[in-house]
Amino acid sequence: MTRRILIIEDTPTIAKVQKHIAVSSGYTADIAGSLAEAKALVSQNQYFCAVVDFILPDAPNGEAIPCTIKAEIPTIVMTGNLDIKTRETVEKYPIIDYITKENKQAYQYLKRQLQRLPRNENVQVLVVDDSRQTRRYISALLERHKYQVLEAKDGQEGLEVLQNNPEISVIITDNEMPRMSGVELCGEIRRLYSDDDIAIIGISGSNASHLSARFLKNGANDYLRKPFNAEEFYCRLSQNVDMLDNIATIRLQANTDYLTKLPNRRYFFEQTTKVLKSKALKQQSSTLAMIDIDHFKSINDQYGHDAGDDVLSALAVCFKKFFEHDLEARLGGEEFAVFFLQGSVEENLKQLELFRQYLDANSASMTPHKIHFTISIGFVSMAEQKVDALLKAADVKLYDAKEEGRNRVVS
Ligand SMILES: Nc1nc2c(ncn2[C@@H]2O[C@H](COP(=O)(O)OP(=O)(O)OP(=O)(O)O)[C@@H](O)[C@H]2O)c(=O)[nH]1
Repeated sequence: MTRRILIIEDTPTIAKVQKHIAVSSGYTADIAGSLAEAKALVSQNQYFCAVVDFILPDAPNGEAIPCTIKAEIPTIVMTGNLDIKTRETVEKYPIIDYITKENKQAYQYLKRQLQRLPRNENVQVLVVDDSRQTRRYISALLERHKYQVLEAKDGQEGLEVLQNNPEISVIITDNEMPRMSGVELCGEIRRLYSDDDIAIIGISGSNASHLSARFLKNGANDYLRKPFNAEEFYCRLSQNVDMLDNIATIRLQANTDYLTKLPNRRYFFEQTTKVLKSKALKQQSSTLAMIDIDHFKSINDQYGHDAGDDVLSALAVCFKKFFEHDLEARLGGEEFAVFFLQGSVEENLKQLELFRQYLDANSASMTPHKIHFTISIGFVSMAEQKVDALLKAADVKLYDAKEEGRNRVVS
């Protein structure tokens, strides 16, 4: 879905830069050079957000801001003025942010804000406070930035909401609450969840100077004293969500094969080891297949290494389709594995046979060089607690499949 942004700016060069920033961040952009043009566009279109210049020929004192605010369009104000009067006028409105056009940094900041808004739609934030009024205030601030918001009235309820909503990634918690305080809640969350997955921001109206340290020592990532300034709140929140994002990106890169984007060997071993542990407790057997492209060396030799890469990527796409509920990985080179998470042994074998047949019949249409390729598969199902042992056993079957003529499943 492309998101539409309204840029209200009378200086064409600035409007052009803003449009470039918006388009490179995935938006489609409309430009209005005046308040009158903006009103016409707002009446005709739905906008995801707007960037509004404070001074326009027909709106010299920020009069364009209520135009987008009234239409419930999340609004970022850009202004060349740094004076207090401008700031006070801007702060009267529930805007997303205001940015002063001081230097190049301002446009980089705008870009970050435009990239954050669509991302925020997928970020769940839990607000824990016993005051309904404060909860509503914080939730309204969050909703303005398009976060998904959940609420709880004390630490105990906060934990329950967290357990029922595992996607929550940020918790904003008051300290002084009945049943369980914010500091106690922090400690409990950190016992259960790593700070790579959940960020906690503590808030309190207390004057006790040691409270920020107590929050931080109990696992909070940040602390705010009430009453807080909305601008500071947003800055701290964004920094914490950005940090979680960066950690998730690094984690994904560490677990993903760069060429095929399939999970890599490291991730496969980590995940299967976890599953094998729980299977051992239930005395269940495990089912695994090793898959290898036939005569891959001659594909490289005949068409070149890049064409070989195309084959690997095309095969990976099929893996994702055929084994979306299982654990698949590129172990290295032209070797892949599937650890089955569901289905009976017969169903797993049938699925592999369908996969093999599908590739034999369709592989020639999958790459630019129209290379026909096939795969051999070694399959095992056994009570085994170590993934290496399962892979070794499947590799023996794979060797048999190659010996028996390739393009087959051997179990
Ligand atoms: N294009 C490309 N080739 C790779 C990559 N990784 C490994 N290879 C090549 O994969 C080939 C594997 O060849 P072999 O192990 O001899 O196996 P094969 O030719 O597939 O023969 P069989 O497995 O016996 O059917 C080697 O030529 C490697 O250079 C890669 O990331 N990209």
